[in-house]
Amino acid sequence: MLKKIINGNIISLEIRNKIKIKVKQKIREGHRPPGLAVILIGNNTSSKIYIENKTKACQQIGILSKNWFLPENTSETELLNLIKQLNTDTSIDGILVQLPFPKSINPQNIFSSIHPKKDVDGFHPYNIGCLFQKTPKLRPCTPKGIMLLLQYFNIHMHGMHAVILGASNIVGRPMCMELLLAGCTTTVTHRFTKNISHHINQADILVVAIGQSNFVKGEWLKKGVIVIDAGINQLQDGTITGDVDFNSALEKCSLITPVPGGVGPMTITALLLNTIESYESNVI
Ligand SMILES: Nc1nc(=O)c2c([nH]1)NC[C@@H]1CN(c3ccc(C(=O)N[C@@H](CCC(=O)O)C(=O)O)cc3)C=[N+]21
Repeated sequence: MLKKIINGNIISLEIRNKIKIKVKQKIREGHRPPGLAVILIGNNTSSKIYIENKTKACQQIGILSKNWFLPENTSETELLNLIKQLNTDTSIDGILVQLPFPKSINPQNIFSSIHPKKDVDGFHPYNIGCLFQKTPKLRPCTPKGIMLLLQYFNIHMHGMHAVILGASNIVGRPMCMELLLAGCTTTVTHRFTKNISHHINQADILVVAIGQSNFVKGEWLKKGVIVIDAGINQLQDGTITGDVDFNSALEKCSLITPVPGGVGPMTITALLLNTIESYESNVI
């Protein structure tokens, strides 16, 4: 049973160790270290946890990470000015502005202002456009991390029916494109979808990113499905759960990602890979 459960921490570690060796080699050759700028606006507690995880991961592999903690009342202009400065900062290869933003700031304006070559989130319209045209450059981190997991298990995706729950900018829609380009037939469900369990039951690969604790029940699943849980919900007592009812899904699936320890660490690994990709293409 245990071999069904994907360990995102272990797979991440393998990939991060390879990046670490690469960075060491670059430093030995006399290059500067890669640099990642992370900006957080406001006081979101879970954002702080993610940023801590990112900072730790960067330290472990030799990426210099610089964090900016801006107050909740930061204006769009102030944020745009900081990004402008970081766009031309030659020690910075990647810029990540942590979501969610305060209401007064329009995320699209912010993501469009980041230089596409430093857009390690892969949210700039240029990078999204490249992904759509099958000439990907920097790719959104969670979908990229999930593709790394599927590749790790040598999943032959051609002709598989991939069902994606949730159509967000950061997970659902780019995930659909990744799976489509990998040869899957794709279905994306969203808040207006009718008879969602019917769609779920068609899935050979199911990716869930809706932000509702334990929403997907094992009884809805087709036997042998690969279940990828990109949800992360914090319950009242502090427990972290995914969007999939793990125990009932485990009975039906051939592979499943747990929460925590599944998609989360892979998202960070994809961010590190994107930062190295920028580092190698931008400067050195
Ligand atoms: N511009 C932007 N880019 C993002 O990629 C982005 C964002 N904003 N805002 C928030 C979401 C969420 N996200 C996660 C990253 C790591 C874990 C992670 O490390 N999870 C661990 C630990 C979970 C825990 O203990 O809380 C795990 O699942 O095992 C989770 C979630 C990135 N996001």
